[in-house]
Amino acid sequence: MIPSIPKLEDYGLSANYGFLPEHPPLARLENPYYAPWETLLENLGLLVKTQKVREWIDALPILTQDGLVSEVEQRRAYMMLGFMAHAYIWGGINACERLPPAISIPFLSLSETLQIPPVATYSTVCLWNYSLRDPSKPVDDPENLESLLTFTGTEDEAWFYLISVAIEARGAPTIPLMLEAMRAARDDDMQTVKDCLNIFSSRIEDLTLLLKRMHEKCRPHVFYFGIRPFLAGSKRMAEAGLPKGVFYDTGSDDDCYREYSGGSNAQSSLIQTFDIILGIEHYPTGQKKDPAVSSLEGTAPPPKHNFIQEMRKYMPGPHRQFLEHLCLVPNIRSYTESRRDNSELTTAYNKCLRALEQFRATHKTIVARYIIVPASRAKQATLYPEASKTAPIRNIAGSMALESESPPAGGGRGLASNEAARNGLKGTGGTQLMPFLEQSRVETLAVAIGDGMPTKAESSTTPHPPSPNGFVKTCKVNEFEDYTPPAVGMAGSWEDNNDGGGLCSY
Ligand code: HEM
Ligand SMILES: N[C@@H](CC(=O)c1ccccc1NC=O)C(=O)O
Repeated sequence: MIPSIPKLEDYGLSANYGFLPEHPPLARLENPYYAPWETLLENLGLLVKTQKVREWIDALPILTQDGLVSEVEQRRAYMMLGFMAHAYIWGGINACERLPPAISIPFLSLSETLQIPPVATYSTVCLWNYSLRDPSKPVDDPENLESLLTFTGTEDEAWFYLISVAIEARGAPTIPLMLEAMRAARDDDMQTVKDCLNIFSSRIEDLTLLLKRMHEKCRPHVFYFGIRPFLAGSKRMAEAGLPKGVFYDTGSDDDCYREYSGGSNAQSSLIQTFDIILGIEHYPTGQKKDPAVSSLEGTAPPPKHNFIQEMRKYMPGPHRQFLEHLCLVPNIRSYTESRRDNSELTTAYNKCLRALEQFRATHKTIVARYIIVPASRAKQATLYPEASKTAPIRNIAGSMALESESPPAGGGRGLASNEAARNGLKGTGGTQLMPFLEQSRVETLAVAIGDGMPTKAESSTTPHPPSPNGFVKTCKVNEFEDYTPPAVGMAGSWEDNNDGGGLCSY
């Protein structure tokens, strides 16, 4: 029997907001029992900057989740604990490998309740961490959003998270749209499939436009030295100071070191939904699809245990289960393949692949600018300190490089430390980032059908209907064709955003 198409409501998903909650997240736990957490978090930026955060957390009472009466409150508590945990681990000169019982006890139990690991995930910093400036205005406008919590209190950090929130909101209507396409494919209603694909490709182009707005309010050196170190996890983080991971101290004999990946947008269910619907397959980095092992025609490929699949473990349980269900349904690629003689259909399908590939190419350019360039500058400054034009500021944990564009003295901490950079730049998820991202981009085009692949120039689109959450725009991705990062000094040439893993090889 062909598996049913998943219903959004069975997985707590919203037709308008997708993986974002139906209503903006709770901004505060009103029960006074949780006041010690709320008070600490109101002052998080200052506590981190003055290196007092561990002291304050050590003085917290041990609270349990028993006073949380709804899932909305549980999510708020989970994200508060994620911020406190990472501020505790990374908020000093050196990483701290033990989390005290006041964090570990409620964090471990909430993680079980919400079926999501006890670490700062994409849900912590993005999905469950925003409010609307004007509730009557749309969620897909980052100017209308605010982050509830940040480590640094900077606009850069909020903007970094809010671009993702806006992307989730603007991408959300494509989920019911493409479920409809899957239904139409089942009925061999080709016109509907084509119509859906045409809207889908222009929507993906909208997301690329939003991604390109990252630079408006998030400065690369602030991100790399000031924000990113707090997002790191405990897996493969030996060079950053956590050789065994993190010890979650609950006072029990069963306590142990645990290793988790840090927050990453790879934990966003939205982009993974796109991959599944379009039949895009990801393989472990450095590995290509084995032609001898062909996946069953018409069904999703067997799990390849690439980092992208691994990241599903870091999604809220119902979101992960939605993806698992979606994988069982015949995807749009298998339908297009079965009707490959229809060039309108293959063109519409390939256009979606091109749009998603362009999204990933833009993303690579951003990663080069926000990670590779600052890392390279820090390394240069350490090797040739006298050649550095401006005097580097002191390496004050938590406020590093927020005031100066110069790398902090001695590089930075944690993920921004020279030690970490020397052993190969890693994503907060622990990936060897550029080869991984390049492969992911290439895999997006690899499933194209026939020779109808539009060139980059042909892939810009015409106006499309307004979204239910307010965004009306004529999209033309290529109007940003000259989108290149600003001058980067000693970092070499970044103009070609498709230049692959070579960026990493210094
Ligand atoms: C300054 C901004 C950003 C930086 C520096 C950045 C960096 C990275 C890095 C290093 C990875 C590799 C995985 C890891 O180890 O974590 C990654 C993966 C990923 N990022 Fe970003 N990212 C940024 C913004 C975004 C935004 C706004 C999105 C919006 C959707 C996004 C989407 C993704 C996706 C989907 C992946 C998984 C790989 C893929 O599917 O191709 N990133 N990112
Ligand atoms: N993987 C990225 C971090 C990252 O993209 C991220 C981390 C936590 C929450 C959201 C993220 N992405 C964009 O908003 C890095 O290595 O810097």
